[in-house]
Amino acid sequence: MVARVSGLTVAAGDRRLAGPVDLAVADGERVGLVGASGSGKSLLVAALLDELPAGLTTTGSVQVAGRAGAVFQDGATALDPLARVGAQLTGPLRRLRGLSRAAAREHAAGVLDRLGLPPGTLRAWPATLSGGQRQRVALALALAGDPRLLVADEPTTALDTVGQAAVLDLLDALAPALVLVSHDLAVVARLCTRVLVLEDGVVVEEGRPADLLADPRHPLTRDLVAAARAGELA
Ligand SMILES: Nc1ncnc2c1ncn2[C@@H]1O[C@H](COP(=O)(O)OP(=O)(O)OP(=O)(O)O)[C@@H](O)[C@H]1O
Repeated sequence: MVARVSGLTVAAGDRRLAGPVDLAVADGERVGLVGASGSGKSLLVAALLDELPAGLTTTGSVQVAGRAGAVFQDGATALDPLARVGAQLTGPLRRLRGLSRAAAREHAAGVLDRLGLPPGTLRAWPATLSGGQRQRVALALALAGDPRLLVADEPTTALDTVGQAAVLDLLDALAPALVLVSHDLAVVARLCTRVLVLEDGVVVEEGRPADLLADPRHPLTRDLVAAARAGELA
């Protein structure tokens, strides 16, 4: 198991914000988390990354084997606007993998190539990249630490349809294990093998995407299926 969340609750003082939630992610698995705004998706992601905001209290346990890498909605937030892409990628490659400067640069060029970015990207400043390119660089950065788990929170929400499909395919190709968060069931259905539907911080339905799409049981899942189908028609 790459990650195991058991009986996790997150609270702000007396107010329960999320949970209790159980979640287990196996090696190679792609798990989707869907739910409306405020359903607790981001808190669960923060708990997996051990980055819950100070002041919140938790019960239960979160275990992640090895490192977890993260990709968020806006790749720009992960990038330093004042450093070229190459320097940002080689830093963690040298620090976390112990590579020499030259080896780190070669590795970074290889990763960018796999992400469909030209070698010149190493010398580029983040501001000169498109949203889709920045998201790919953010993915390269998340992978630099050789994570056992990749957590992607609305990674394609800011992209157009073509960009969305490309980034989702890359996540699927490169993530060792993946927790993919979206408000859009169609997005997680594209690559996840298992989907958890969250409402008010708890899992109200769980299943294979094809089953949820064909036979949603919970009213929220039905709404998400209707929204996914409407999106397909648009
Ligand atoms: N640091 C915090 N302090 C107090 N309440 C918080 C904090 N962070 C989140 N919340 C509350 O916890 C609940 C779950 O928030 P969370 O951000 O996890 O939802 P979400 O499903 O990710 O929503 P969205 O899709 O809008 O990002 C919300 O009611 C939110 O207002």
